[in-house]
Amino acid sequence: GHGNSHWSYADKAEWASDFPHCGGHMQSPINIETGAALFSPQLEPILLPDYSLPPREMLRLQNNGHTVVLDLPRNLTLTGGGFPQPYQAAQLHLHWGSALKPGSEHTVDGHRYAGEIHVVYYSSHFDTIQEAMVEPGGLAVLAAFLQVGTEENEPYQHILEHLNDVHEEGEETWIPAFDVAKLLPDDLSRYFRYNGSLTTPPCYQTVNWTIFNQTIRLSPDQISLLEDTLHGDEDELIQDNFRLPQSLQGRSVLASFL
Ligand SMILES: NS(=O)(=O)c1c(F)c(F)c(SCCc2ccc(C(=O)O)cc2)c(F)c1NC1CCCCCCC1
Ligand SMILES: [Zn+2]
Repeated sequence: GHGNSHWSYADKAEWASDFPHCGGHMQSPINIETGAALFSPQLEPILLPDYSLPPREMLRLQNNGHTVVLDLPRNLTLTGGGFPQPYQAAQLHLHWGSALKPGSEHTVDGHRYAGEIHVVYYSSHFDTIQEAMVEPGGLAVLAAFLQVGTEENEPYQHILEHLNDVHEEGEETWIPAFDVAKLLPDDLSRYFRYNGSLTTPPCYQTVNWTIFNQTIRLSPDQISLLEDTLHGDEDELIQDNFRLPQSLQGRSVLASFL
């Protein structure tokens, strides 16, 4: 049942028995086969208007035992992107691997990236994410891949420099607000699009996924900080917090570019 049966990435084979949607036919993540993606000209650029926030505004950063979550102000809006209506921001979180192996959730032509950021929104048709997350199209997640580069990524430091303050499960801290759009790629016009689910129990099949073609580069130290700081259950390091690719089961992946 929802919530009362604790889950972990170690027992992802059991998710479907405790959370029925996890055994559904529109699950996420998926492997994106670029050669099979259908070009769709109606997929216009994603628009993230007015994301600069005053630094006196504080945002809550928390370690929920599975990832690090930054709560976002509801008035940050997602429009464009061929969406039928605007979406309101809820939270962002990250997925990563370990020093031994990468940890993105989606893969591209079988390639797994070092990590993945998810910015979670809910349809403006609803007042709360709880109402939205059980309705098809109720959620939209913007995803981008994290790669190891050479330079330090300054926008990501706004989060990474506070990871130590939330290294234990359940800990939270407040960080000065910043322009979270800077955590996403510059090019918001080239992306893949498909209908899927939350990649964690309860796996509701209500997510409109957007995966940007352009990747984000973090320095090796930044990736290591992400992989080696946060602890979850039984004080174990949170690593490899990604679900394996799920079958498309007849779904098409669209592309906003040729
Ligand atoms: N990739 S994803 O978007 O499916 C996703 C994950 F993969 C995630 F792993 C997570 S964190 C694990 C799920 C969870 C745990 C605790 C709480 C809480 O204390 O409120 C909330 C959620 C996580 F939070 C999310 N996103 C959440 C899914 C939970 C329900 C809706 C809330 C926003 C989206
Ligand atoms: Zn996620």
